[in-house]
Amino acid sequence: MTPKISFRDVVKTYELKDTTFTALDHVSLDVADREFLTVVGPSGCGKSTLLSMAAGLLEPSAGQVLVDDAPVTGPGPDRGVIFQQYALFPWLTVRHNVEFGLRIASTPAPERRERAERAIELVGLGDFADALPKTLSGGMKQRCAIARAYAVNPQVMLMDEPFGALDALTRVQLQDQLLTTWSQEQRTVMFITHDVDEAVCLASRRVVVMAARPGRVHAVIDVDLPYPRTEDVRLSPEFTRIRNEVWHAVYHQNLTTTAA
Ligand SMILES: Nc1ncnc2c1ncn2[C@@H]1O[C@H](COP(=O)(O)OP(=O)(O)OP(=O)(O)O)[C@@H](O)[C@H]1O
Repeated sequence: MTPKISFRDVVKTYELKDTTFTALDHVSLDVADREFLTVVGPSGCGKSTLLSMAAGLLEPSAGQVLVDDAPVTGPGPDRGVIFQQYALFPWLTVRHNVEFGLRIASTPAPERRERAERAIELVGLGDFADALPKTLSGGMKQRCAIARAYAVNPQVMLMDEPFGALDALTRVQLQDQLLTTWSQEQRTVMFITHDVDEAVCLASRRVVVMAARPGRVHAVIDVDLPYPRTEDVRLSPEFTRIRNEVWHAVYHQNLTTTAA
């Protein structure tokens, strides 16, 4: 089956003052249709660079990034992008922030309202649709940013540390909600995080562990955990086993490389 997203031998270099810096070094990776793929790795290993290429915000220096077998040439409504920063318009209400992407896509007003309403309900912000961002907590702002991406109904969600700035409890709540939505809508998700537990809990089949200097895929670790990913699953011996494997691959990269 054709992968939804395909990174083929991708290289990204930056020309610095007197040297060429390799941010990504021959990365090949396929994300299957409807997969929820998580990516972890140390700071600077190129996670955001990889995601930005799938989003069409950055071009590879060599190699190819394909979505549905077609080279990515720029951003598109088939791919929703969510960053750690909420990036909401402070002067617009939740509803108008969520409708914004649909306005740009010239979606007719009644459909726009209906889709925004649905996305807002989906992320649990129904009671705050007319609130301004400054009156919302960090978690609620991030829910709003997620609703805005959902409203456009992209087939692919590209999420770069979306819960990174949130407290542990809000983070777990948003993880649960994201998994529920994913199970209902079955989008393809590529999700970057620094948090090993988050990576394991959210991954449908695999966690990709990257290494730095140069940025590359270090290990791909299989995840075969049942749904729903309840507290029992998060506390199960199998979860702990996978978590330890990912942890080891992230934090003892030199040892695992030597051992391999
Ligand atoms: N415009 C640029 N010019 C030069 N180097 C860059 C540029 N953008 C990114 N880099 C370098 O490329 C490498 C990968 O950056 P990237 O942001 O993708 O890493 P990351 O894994 O997402 O890091 P973090 O987890 O800290 O967000 C880093 O070493 C970074 O300094």
